[in-house]
Amino acid sequence: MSDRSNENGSRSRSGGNGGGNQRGGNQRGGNRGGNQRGGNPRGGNQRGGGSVAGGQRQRRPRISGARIVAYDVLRDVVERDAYANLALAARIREARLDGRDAALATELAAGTLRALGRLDRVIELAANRPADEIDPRTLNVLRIGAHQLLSMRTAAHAAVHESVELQRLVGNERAAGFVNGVLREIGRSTNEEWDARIADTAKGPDDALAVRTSHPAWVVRALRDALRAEGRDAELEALLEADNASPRVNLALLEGAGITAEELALVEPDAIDAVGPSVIGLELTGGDPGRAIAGAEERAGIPSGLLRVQDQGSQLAALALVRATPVAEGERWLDLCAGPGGKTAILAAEAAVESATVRANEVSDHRADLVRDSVTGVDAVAPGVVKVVSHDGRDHEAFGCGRDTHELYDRILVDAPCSGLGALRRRPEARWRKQPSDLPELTALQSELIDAAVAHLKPGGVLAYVTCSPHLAETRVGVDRALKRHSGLRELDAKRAVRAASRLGESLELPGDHLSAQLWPHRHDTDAMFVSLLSRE
Ligand SMILES: C[S@@+](CC[C@H](N)C(=O)[O-])C[C@H]1O[C@@H](n2cnc3c(N)ncnc32)[C@H](O)[C@@H]1O
Repeated sequence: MSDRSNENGSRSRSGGNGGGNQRGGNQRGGNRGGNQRGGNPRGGNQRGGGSVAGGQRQRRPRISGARIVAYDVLRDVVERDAYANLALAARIREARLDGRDAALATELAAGTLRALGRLDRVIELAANRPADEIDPRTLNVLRIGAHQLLSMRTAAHAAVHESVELQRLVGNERAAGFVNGVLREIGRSTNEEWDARIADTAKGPDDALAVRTSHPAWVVRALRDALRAEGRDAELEALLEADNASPRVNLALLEGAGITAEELALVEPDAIDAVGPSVIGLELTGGDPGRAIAGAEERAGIPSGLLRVQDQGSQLAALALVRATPVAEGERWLDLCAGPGGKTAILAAEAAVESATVRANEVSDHRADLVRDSVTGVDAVAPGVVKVVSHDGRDHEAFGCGRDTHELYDRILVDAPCSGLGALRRRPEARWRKQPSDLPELTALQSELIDAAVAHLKPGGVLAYVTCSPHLAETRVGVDRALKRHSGLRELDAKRAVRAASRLGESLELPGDHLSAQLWPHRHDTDAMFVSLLSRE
C-alpha cells in the first residue's frame, strides 16, 4: 500500500515554497502572537517548507484555498508554535477567503488540531508505521485528509483526491501514492471500527480512552480526578466529548446597557438567544460576531462596548465576586491578573452602578493595553470607574502601595494564570502543549498571588480565586493550602454566589461537598471555571 522509499524526501516538485525554499517562505501569518514557549503539538519535526498560501508555485493547485489555508495553519501551529486562532485569522486574511471558505478552513484546521491524537493513531494503524517516521509535511496532509474522512461530511473520493493534490503541492510528489493508499485504507473502515482497532492496540483502558477522545492521557486522569471530587467521575466521557465540540459564541451584556439580556433577544430574535447560565449571558445563533454585535447595538441603542464576546463561565466567576456579599457604597475593588480584561469589563460595569471603583492590574504591558481596550465602553459611560496599571501582582505597586502606605481592598479578583485545562474546546492546540511539568511553577505562582491578595484584603472583604482549569492542584489543593497558611481566612459559599449570578438560580447544578464552585463544558456549556470565595476575618 505504501511507498516507504518516497517518504523522507523533502524536495518540492515546483522548487517554490511547496517545499523547495525551506526557510524562505512567507512566515507572516502564523507567527504573529505565536506562543514560543510550548513544545510542538505531537512533536512534529522542523523540516517543513514555507507557506503555501504566500509562496510562489509553478502550477495552480487543483485544490481549494480553504485546504491550503488549513495546511498552512497546521504547520504554523505544529512547527512554529503559533496559536491556532491567530494563525487562522492571519492566513484567512492573507488568502482572502470568503465567509464560506473561511468557515471550511477553520473546521479543517481547528478540527484536525483538536483530533490530532486520534488521527495520528489511525494513520499509524493504516500506514503500519509510527507517525514520527512519516515526513512531517506528508503527515500534516494525511491528518487533514483523515479528519475529512472521519469527522466531516466530505465525500471520500474528494477528500482523497484533494489530499493527493495537496501532497503534490507541498511535499514530496513521489509520496502522493503513499497518501492515496493510506487515506483509502482509512476510508475503508467506519469510525466505530477504527475505535475498536484503537482499543485493541492501546496500552490499557486509559490509553484507549485518551486516544479515542484525542486527549493526552495525563489530562484524562486530571479531569477524572476533578470530577471524582464531585462524585461525578461517570461524566468523564461526556466531558471529553464536550472538549471536542466547537462552542457557540457567547456574549455578555454589561450593566449600563439599558436593556436586559432577555429583552435584547426579543429585539434580535434571528441572531441572539438569551440562553446559558449567566444572568447577563447570551448566545449567538451563528454568523459573524462583530456584525451581530454592531447590529444589536444599533437596533437596541446599546452604548458601544457593553455587549461583548465572553464565555458565560467567565461571566459567572466575575459576577460571583460582586454577589458574594452586599456591596457598600464607595467600595474599592482590585482585579489582580486582569489581562485581557474580560472580567475587568464586567467588574467595572457593576462597580459603576454600585458606586465602587476598580483597579485593574496586569503584569504584561501588552495585555494591560488589552485591558484598557476592553473597558473603553464602560469608561465612556462611567468615566474614572476603572484604572489600569501594569505590575507583577506579587509586588506592592500592583496594589497602589507606596513606600509608607499600605492599600486595602474590599473585593479582589485573582483570576490566576493556570494550565487552561478548562478551556480546551476553545483552543484546539492547547491540550498538546500542556505538560504535567508545567504545574509546579504555576501552582507556586498561584499561591504567591493569593498571599499577596490576602495581605491587601480588608477585614470582611472578599477574595475570589478563579482558574480556567479544573485540575485539583490548581483548584481545591491551592485553596486548602491557602486556608492553612492564613489562619484568619475562611471560605464563603461560592456555589450560592454563582447561583445568585445565574439565570438558572438554585437549579444550576453544582454537586459536591465543597464550598467552591466548579463549572463544566458538558454540564453548563461553559469553560471549566473554578471559583472559590475567601474572606478575611
Ligand atoms: C487567566 S488570565 C486572566 C484573564 C482575565 N481575568 C480575563 O477575564 O480576561 C491570567 C493573567 O494573569 C497574568 N499574569 C501572569 N503572571 C502574573 C503576575 N505575576 N502578576 C499579575 N498578572 C500576572 C497573565 O499575563 C494573564 O493575563
